[in-house]
Amino acid sequence: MDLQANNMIVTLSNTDIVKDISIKVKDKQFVGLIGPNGCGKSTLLKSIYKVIKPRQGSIYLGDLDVVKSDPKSVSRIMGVVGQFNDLSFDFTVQEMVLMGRTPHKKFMEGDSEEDYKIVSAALKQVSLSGYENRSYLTLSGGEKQRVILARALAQQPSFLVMDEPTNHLDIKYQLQILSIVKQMNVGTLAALHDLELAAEYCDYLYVMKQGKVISHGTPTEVLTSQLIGEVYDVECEIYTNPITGELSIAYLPVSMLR
Ligand SMILES: Nc1ncnc2c1ncn2[C@@H]1O[C@H](COP(=O)(O)OP(=O)(O)OP(=O)(O)O)[C@@H](O)[C@H]1O
Repeated sequence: MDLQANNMIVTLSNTDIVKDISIKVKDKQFVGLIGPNGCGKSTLLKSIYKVIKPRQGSIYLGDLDVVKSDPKSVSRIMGVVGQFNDLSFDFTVQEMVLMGRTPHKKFMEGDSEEDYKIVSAALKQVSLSGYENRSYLTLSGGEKQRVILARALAQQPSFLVMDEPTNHLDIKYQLQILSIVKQMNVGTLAALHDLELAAEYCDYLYVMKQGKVISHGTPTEVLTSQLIGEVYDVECEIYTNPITGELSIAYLPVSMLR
């Protein structure tokens, strides 16, 4: 399922945070959104998953008009892994993941055996089998993040939006989560901070700076030392890692630049 967002402007407290951005994610493509702190990545994603209403612009997921549709219709096809996952009330891990099934249910419909099977499989995928009865609020940041991904898996979405999904995760789970998402084989738009992971997992990248997209293309087209220098104000060299064959980045310490 394609996502097409056109001419998006998002205004918060009378300031344009997202300034006329258009983005396309083709069916089954993994697209990364990169850019420095505060450039507007989360704001753009929130307008796509309907937490913030854009001042201007259209968003289509397949034929569905996301801006005009009610949240339940959107949540039947769009899964979200947000940046902050804290709750005021406590739920068990199983209850949290079962919430992923809600968009598929009729009013007051209970949880079926099939729902419990889906939840159990999702928890297994994120290595949290046995955590069903644990209280969500007592989990570590990384465990919480994996529960949120399990909830998105249980939702069986056709499209996934993720805001820094590897936040709080150690390297094993960073790789695990990105691999699971890749295997889901659905269109994905993810804000990512780690540029090497973005290069490895993303098919296409959009680079944001100060509320605008300043470049887009495949990771090798986009991730040049010149662009990274311009966007993040750091010096670096790009090279091919001799072991993995992947694009790698050597950040040069300030002392080497004198
Ligand atoms: N409700 C608000 N009112 C005013 N400004 C806001 C509001 N919410 C966010 N902003 C500002 O909008 C800008 C973009 O924030 P956003 O969270 O979208 O950036 P980001 O690229 O996701 O950053 P990070 O990488 O740090 O998560 C920031 O300067 C932020 O302070």
